[in-house]
Amino acid sequence: LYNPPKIPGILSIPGYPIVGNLLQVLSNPAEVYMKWSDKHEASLFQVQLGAQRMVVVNKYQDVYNLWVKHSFATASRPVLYTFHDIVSATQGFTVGSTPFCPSYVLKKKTLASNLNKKAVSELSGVFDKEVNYTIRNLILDNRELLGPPSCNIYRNFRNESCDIDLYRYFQLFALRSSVYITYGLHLDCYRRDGPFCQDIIDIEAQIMRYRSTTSNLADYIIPLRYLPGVSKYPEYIRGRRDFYMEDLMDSMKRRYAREEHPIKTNLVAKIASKNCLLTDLELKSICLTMVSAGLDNTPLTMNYLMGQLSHPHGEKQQERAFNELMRISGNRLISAWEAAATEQNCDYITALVYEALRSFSVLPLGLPRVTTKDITYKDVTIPAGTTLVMNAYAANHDENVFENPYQFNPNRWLDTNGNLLHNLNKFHLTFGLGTRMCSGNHLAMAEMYTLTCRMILMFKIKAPTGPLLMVLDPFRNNRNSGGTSFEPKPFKVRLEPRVWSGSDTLYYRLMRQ
Ligand code: HEM
Repeated sequence: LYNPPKIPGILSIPGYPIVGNLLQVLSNPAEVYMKWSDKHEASLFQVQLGAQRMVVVNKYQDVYNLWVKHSFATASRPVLYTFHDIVSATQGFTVGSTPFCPSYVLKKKTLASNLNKKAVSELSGVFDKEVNYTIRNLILDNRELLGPPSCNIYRNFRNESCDIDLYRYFQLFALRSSVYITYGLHLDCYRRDGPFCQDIIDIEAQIMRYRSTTSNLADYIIPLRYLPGVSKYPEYIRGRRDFYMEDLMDSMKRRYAREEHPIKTNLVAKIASKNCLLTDLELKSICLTMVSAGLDNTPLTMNYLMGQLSHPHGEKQQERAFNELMRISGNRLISAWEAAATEQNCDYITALVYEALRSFSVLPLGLPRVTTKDITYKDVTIPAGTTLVMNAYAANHDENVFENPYQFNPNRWLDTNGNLLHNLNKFHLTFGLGTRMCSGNHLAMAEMYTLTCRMILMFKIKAPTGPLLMVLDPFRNNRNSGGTSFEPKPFKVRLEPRVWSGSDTLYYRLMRQ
């Protein structure tokens, strides 16, 4: 029942004996922190979560100063009892959850060199195939989308049964893409490998919850760890994860053994051919990162963007996006479709994705850091070993930086000529900042860019006929308010095949693949 000492000079939010503020932040902690920040007019404050003390940073400029100007002093991650000691005991920590150490540096360098802008641009063939596969299966699954767009008989048909929940398609897209990039394996997500894929998605979602900085009570109240059965469920989850991670690696090895001249362009083969100094556990950790890191965040953000576009303001934004894509491709639908995978040259689409990332802030509290040395900031000293929490949602909605922050407005990323602005001081914080910023940001951007372009080229995204329109406020729409990421309550959209010169040809080409 350790009572961590207060950090002098930083506002401390009043709490309760032993648990501190833990019970106050069990639901939507980012929102609670934001309210405390407003109430006390303080960007920085400290909270006590059981045996842990944390400093929460809410305003954009303070996040920027601490995460960028003190980037080396904020380069580590906390070690959590449930996530690190139990769930990660066999496959190792993901790169993003490894505390700063030589092994982290080696893993990060390996991953970063394979996911930098140039490396990602070489994966355009993967995005092309994977997005086509996703949209094809979306059409096959939903009979009202079947048939060439110009002859579609359902276009004006209003029936709740035609409303579609897109989330599962985006999850399978993210999973299939990362498994292919990592192991060179194509999962048959909609048929043979369906249950296997669903298992990975479900287990990784559970594991993501163990990274929450508030909801795993045994992380903070140490005596709870000794209650019988506390570690049972996390251990069970770990066993299920071990199974599919080993199965993926074995399948890759079996394929190589079978083929006479296997094409070895996948990540594991590339790493092996470079004779890196990685241990087996470090290689496992990289594979795990690849499978798990984008599995929630990319599909959740895509899903949110589709939900935004299905609202009345989104219709205008879609039309502008479609017109821009056609303008850039000389009014040729098929060229626009192809360019969506090879070049990110439509600034309006990029702005839509940036705005979805900012407005939604899928990881509202980012991923926590631990300071590796004392930091003196605004006359106070944050001691080494302190957990720092970036309130990414609050900073992404800081009105000193983003005008009308609660409005979904892609134009904020564009100049008056419609070109992207490049002002890093005003960039969204959804990928984090500094030394431990997201290593998969180029990959995630490329995936979301291609997917957004092609969804808009193929369909008009409309409000559902039934009641399940997406609730715009992510806190009100949060199904798991104690989780690490926003998990929206299910919502639906209505997809109307878009009729344009060349749309039938495009449809047939896509369905024949
Ligand atoms: C929309 C999609 C994504 C979002 C919003 C996102 C967000 C984040 C955030 C907030 C962090 C912590 C950054 C910090 O502490 O400053 C992070 C770390 C990381 N992400 Fe992502 N991520 C996304 C997709 C991906 C993908 C597809 C990968 C692919 C492998 C990936 C790999 C990583 C890695 C390796 C780290 C750890 C970096 C480190 O600790 O050095 N992420 N991500």
